[in-house]
Amino acid sequence: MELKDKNLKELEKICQDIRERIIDVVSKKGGHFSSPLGAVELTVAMHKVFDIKKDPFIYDVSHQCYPHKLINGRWDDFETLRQYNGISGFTKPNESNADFFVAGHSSTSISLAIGAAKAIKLKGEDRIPVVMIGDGSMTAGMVYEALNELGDRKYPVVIILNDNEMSIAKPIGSISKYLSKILAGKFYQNFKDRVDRNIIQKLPEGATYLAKKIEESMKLITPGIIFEEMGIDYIGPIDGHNLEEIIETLQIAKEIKKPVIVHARTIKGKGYEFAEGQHEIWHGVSPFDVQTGEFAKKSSAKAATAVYADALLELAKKHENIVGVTAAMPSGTGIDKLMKEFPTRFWDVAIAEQHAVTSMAAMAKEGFKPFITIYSTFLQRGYDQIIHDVCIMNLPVVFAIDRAGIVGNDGETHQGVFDISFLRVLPNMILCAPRDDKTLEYALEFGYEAKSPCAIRYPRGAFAKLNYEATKFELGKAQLLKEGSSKKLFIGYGAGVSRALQTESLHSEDIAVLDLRFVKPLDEQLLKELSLKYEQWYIFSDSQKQGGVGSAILEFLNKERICIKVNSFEYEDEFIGHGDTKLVEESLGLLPSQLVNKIV
Ligand SMILES: Cc1ncc(C[n+]2csc(CCOP(=O)(O)OP(=O)(O)O)c2C)c(N)n1
Ligand SMILES: CC(=O)[C@@H](O)[C@H](O)COP(=O)(O)O
Ligand SMILES: [Mg+2]
Repeated sequence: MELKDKNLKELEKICQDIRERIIDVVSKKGGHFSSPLGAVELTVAMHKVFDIKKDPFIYDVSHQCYPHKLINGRWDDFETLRQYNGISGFTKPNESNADFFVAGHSSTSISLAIGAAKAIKLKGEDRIPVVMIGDGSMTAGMVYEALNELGDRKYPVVIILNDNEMSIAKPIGSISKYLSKILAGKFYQNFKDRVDRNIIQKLPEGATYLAKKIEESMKLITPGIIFEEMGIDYIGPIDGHNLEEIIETLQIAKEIKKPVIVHARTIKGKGYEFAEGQHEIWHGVSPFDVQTGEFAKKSSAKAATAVYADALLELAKKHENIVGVTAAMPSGTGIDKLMKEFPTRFWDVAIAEQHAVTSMAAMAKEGFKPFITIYSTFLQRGYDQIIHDVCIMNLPVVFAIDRAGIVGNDGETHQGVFDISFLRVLPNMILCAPRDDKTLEYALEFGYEAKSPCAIRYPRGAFAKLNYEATKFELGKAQLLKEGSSKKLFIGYGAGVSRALQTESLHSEDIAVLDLRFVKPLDEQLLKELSLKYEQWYIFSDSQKQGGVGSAILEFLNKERICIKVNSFEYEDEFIGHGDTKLVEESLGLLPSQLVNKIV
């Protein structure tokens, strides 16, 4: 869709069409909802002012990129949003040249823009990176690392700060309070009545045309704003739903040829009444009825997250030294429940996984028992902190790793597949996983008592219901669920246990099933005994094959010089795409009905 030659009226109509399309498709397919709705005018204005054919358009997290996709060739394909084999919910260069980078984790955009700006300068090209970043994403450290360089080196980069005063939940921290103060201030309300003539002195020489335009439209560049102190021009706040105002401001920002932040106030969910404002539930949605705003009935099975939160709550009532954090995912991790019950012991620290890990390490040093609850994919951000601040100190923190395994429609940026591989190599780390609700409770009890860092992983959604008696966790002890008359042994880890059991039930032979429970330390004694009876082992775990559960077993067998044939049904050496979890697993040949044919 070419927007350059469209007039304001036409652009406003395009905004309306985009909104309708988002509401229509997301209400049927689910997806991110209130963020893209709030970014429609900003995105259309970006396309009017900048040149998508040459300028890098960089969306932070990129969950707000649906208007961009609709403008750039995916109007029809939008029906397939986040579906298996359909278009991604995030920007993806192999889907379109208009998508500069893959994104899904927050706060990478300004670094990307600086890298692009350096490349543009070295190549001597006339292009300018433009960023859209939300207020919630302004809390992460990466942003300040990037601004630190940008303010000093002054690459021409335009940063649109899309401020809806919301992260997924209410935003946390002083930066967020500061931004809200600017938005709420007199300055914003009186925007149309004030002119700051300082701006004219700030403009590059000969920019008289620009100065005139600025005076006309009464845009302001304000001194005293934190970004200005850092060496980055600041324009705003502007109304992020007023197309005319945004276009004029972006034009100015583009001409300045310096780093500039355009602070736009937006309403999350704009254009769909039920979602407008600060409503967490409309951030990411399952299908819903457009007329009533009611969501389709969800499965009644209790999600592992909820089992975790309830169990941790009970544990926290018993033990006053339990504390915990979430990094901007209070409802996603269930920590909101604990924050409510124990507001002085559980914290949302905003998008700040690195800080979450290190600050809790210090609490452990002080004798507290931190439960650091982070999705597997976002824990990747805190890796150095896990090594440097937790494992070297051998501090007894618990990493409660939610969304382990395939997460479904978010796809490759969010799959929780690497945690075992990246944690297993760390000295002092204990790794265990429950197979169902009851064992999750026991795993938490174990984690509480553990004297070293302990990672407990559990999946998105609900565990399968299993009819095997749950026993308490003991360090490095596996549980043999059933003996078998064949020479085969199935070894399950976490949610892999139910997959092993289902596969066994479909197989003609009577096969032994082991719930490994600990991938570190392994139950070496039991594994040795089992090697005498069973000579073909099969590994079931929702994790990367390289460095995963099968690797741990093979390392052990090799160390003991035990000769066993091992097949691992973990994930191969490739990134796993998006779609309904079952369809994705089917595409990987990992459904029990498929696995049974691989057991020969
Ligand atoms: C490193 C990282 N941690 C957590 C998340 C989860 N997450 C996705 S969007 C989001 C909120 C972002 O807020 P903001 O940037 O203001 O965008 P909005 O949704 O308000 O448009 C969070 C916490 C993430 N994507 N990346
Ligand atoms: C964009 C992002 O990172 C989050 O919105 C994420 O999609 C949430 O995932 P869950 O739906 O599993 O909580
Ligand atoms: Mg926001």
